[in-house]
Amino acid sequence: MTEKVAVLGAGSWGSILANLLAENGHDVMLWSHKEEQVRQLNEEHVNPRYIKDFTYSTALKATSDMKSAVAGADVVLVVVPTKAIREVGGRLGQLLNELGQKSLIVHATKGLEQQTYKRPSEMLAEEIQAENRSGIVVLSGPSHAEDVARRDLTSVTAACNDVAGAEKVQQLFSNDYFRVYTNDDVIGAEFGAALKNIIAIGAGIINGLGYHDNAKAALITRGLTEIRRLGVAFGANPFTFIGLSGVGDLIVTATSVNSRNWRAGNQLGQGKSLKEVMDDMGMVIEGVYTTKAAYELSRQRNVSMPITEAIYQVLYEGADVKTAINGLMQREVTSEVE
Ligand SMILES: NC(=O)C1=CN([C@@H]2O[C@H](COP(=O)(O)OP(=O)(O)OC[C@H]3O[C@@H](n4cnc5c(N)ncnc54)[C@H](O)[C@@H]3O)[C@@H](O)[C@H]2O)C=CC1
Ligand SMILES: O=C(CO)COP(=O)(O)O
Repeated sequence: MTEKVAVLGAGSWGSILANLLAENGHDVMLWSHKEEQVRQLNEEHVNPRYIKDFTYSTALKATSDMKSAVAGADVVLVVVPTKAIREVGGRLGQLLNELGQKSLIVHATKGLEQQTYKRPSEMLAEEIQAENRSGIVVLSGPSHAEDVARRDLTSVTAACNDVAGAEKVQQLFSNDYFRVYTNDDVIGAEFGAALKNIIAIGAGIINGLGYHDNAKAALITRGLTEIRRLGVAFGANPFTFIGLSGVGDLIVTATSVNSRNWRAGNQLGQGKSLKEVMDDMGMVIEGVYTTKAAYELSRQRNVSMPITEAIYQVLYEGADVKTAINGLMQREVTSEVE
């Protein structure tokens, strides 16, 4: 069945998900706050700042008018960086209210809000009144936009408290190269998504310093332990962390040159400053912000996250990366299972 879908956010991921939905036969309107990007998408079917050498479907339409994108949409997919969720979600909430409309809200954002430590679905629930949303679904998993653009085989999770919402998203997105599973653990899906970016920065650092496979495997495995600990402290199902939105996303992000978080870490490991790395990337590096939120949260909740703490010290306290790694390796030895 053809659905009317609004996609808010036209960066790497929003534009490629919008393209996938258009190719799946849905009536898709992609909203961007940048006029030039809208022009390029509508007239030349390109989005060169984000996904190079890719031609978007001619069925995909873009607009800079959020109201016209959202009006009549059965589904609204929000794909902006975490720091823009309040602003975009707030405008969306107002518009849905003005339009007297109820839509299924989906988001694909991976992070935690600074200071409040809220997950994206919590922010959206606060910004959009209950009568204007039929559910909030998290779309997450190992899915670099670059791979989806070239139709590489991809599997992700649609997580929603209400299985009907997750199943609707499963139907909407699934095709022969993009397979969606459902899950009812929204907390686990969002913690997995946000926290893997911290470990991906760590994996990049290790690569940049010249360490090899053993070091990467150790970091990923012990990183997953930290992710699970914090998620479970907030009520997540521990099994979610061995699924696509947990270890799946951790593997892809912590091992791929497509990952902005991994690339940022790699450049830090090679000796660049955080400022240089962030200025050069031109796209969001969510893990930089999530490291701060997760570090503060782990202290507040008394959850042991030594890798996150070491990365926090490197990013925010100017610690030397090699000293931070030595500190991690020389901590008092402990049991693996706790
Ligand atoms: N790129 C990828 O492969 C994937 C990204 N994600 C997640 O999706 C989210 C978005 O990431 P990307 O698309 O990669 O980021 P990006 O940096 O490529 O693009 C972000 C987009 O959001 C727009 N934006 C920023 N602030 C805005 C605001 N206040 N109002 C309106 N638009 C605003 C930017 O103009 C840009 O178009 C992140 O949380 C990321 O972790 C999730 C899965 C895959
Ligand atoms: O979440 C992602 C892939 O699943 C994208 O990761 P990066 O933001 O590090 O590119």
